[in-house]
Amino acid sequence: MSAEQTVFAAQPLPNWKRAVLKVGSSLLAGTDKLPSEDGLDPRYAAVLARFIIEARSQGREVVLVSSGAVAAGRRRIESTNSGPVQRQALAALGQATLVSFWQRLTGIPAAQVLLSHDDMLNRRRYLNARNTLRELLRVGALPIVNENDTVAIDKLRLGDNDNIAAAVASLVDADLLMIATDIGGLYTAHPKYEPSAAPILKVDRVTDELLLAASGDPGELGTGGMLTKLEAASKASTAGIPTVLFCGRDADVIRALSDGRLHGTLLMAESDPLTARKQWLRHAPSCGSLMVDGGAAAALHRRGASLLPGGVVRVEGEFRRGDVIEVVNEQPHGPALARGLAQYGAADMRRIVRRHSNEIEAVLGFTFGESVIHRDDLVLLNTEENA
Ligand SMILES: Nc1ncnc2c1ncn2[C@@H]1O[C@H](COP(=O)(O)OP(=O)(O)O)[C@@H](O)[C@H]1O
Ligand SMILES: N[C@@H](CCC(=O)OP(=O)(O)O)C(=O)O
Repeated sequence: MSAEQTVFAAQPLPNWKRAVLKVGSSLLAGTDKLPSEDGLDPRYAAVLARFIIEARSQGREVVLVSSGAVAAGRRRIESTNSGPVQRQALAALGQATLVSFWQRLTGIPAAQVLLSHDDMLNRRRYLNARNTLRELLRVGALPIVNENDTVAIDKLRLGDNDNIAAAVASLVDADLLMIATDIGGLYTAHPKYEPSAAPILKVDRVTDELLLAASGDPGELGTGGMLTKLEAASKASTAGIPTVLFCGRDADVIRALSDGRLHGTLLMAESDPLTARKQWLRHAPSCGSLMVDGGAAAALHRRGASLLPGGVVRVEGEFRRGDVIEVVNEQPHGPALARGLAQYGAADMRRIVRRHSNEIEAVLGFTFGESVIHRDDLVLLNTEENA
């Protein structure tokens, strides 16, 4: 038996309610031996589609990150050259096919979402993507994310959906990142070249040593290999999200997932998502501040409440909805007592200061909710909890 065929022993799958499932080209690309009409092979995808349907029937939510557009595009047009621009064109040609392929297999209304890493770095685009994905989940659609290959291009390779999947997992506050690939999980070395390579069942932290073990070439059809999967797991871990790597070609492995058993590699999260988010809030640069009265300061401290406009006495700085801002007690005017995400931009915030929450809509003509900073987006500073 070769190293690649070693079975990954079962372990419990972390509990999850909302997962990002990433499916690589290695599972979808049709081969010459088994040509398919649209260039995509439904053999493995059908089992993954059943997993999605079953998860949803258990009240769980799945965001799918699917590669395979280049493979689908290749079937539609003769393209001999395989440089980056040709691959970008093939991805554009195959993307619609890829989405309808999944829609056909799952029977769930599929929504195409194309994202680039730049989108995640731009605060407004990030929030827009987050809102759209949340709304898609709310209405019961299946969001199908792929990298926007037309505009996103690395000098060396096209696309990296492993890292996109990690970014999406934190974007939608997922509690699990699932990466289905063509191999059982992570091995101590590239199993194709190293017969003694052994399965790694659990990773507490992605170390340089592990990255080295995973730096070998990808499979025939994939792009990033294990390296980008470990990079993705490391990012998810920082955001408080565990990652599982498993073989999407093994129907038994996928069925076991539905029963809460993992045959693959589990990469642990550094902390829970809430703690990770609060850490981020504490250190992100702030764009402005809200002066609050004693009553509001006490409510934040004692009751862990959201900040309402009635307790705000003054707005300082220029910021947009979604920016990080500080909360400062007006009396005594000391260091910031909390930080959080602004529900309203500075201009709107100035108009609702001292107003009751139920007046917001009348004053602004719209509302993003009763609070100016929601308690889930707020971290208290200088408390024992944060020491
Ligand atoms: N240490 C390792 N353990 C497991 N697989 C590895 C390792 N190093 C490199 N690989 C390669 O990574 C491949 C999976 O990545 P890739 O081909 O990009 O798949 P996908 O299309 O699913 O993203 C494996 O089939 C294997 O050839
Ligand atoms: N965006 C490209 C895939 C890029 C990619 O990350 O591929 P893979 O390593 O197979 O997940 C496509 O749809 O073909």
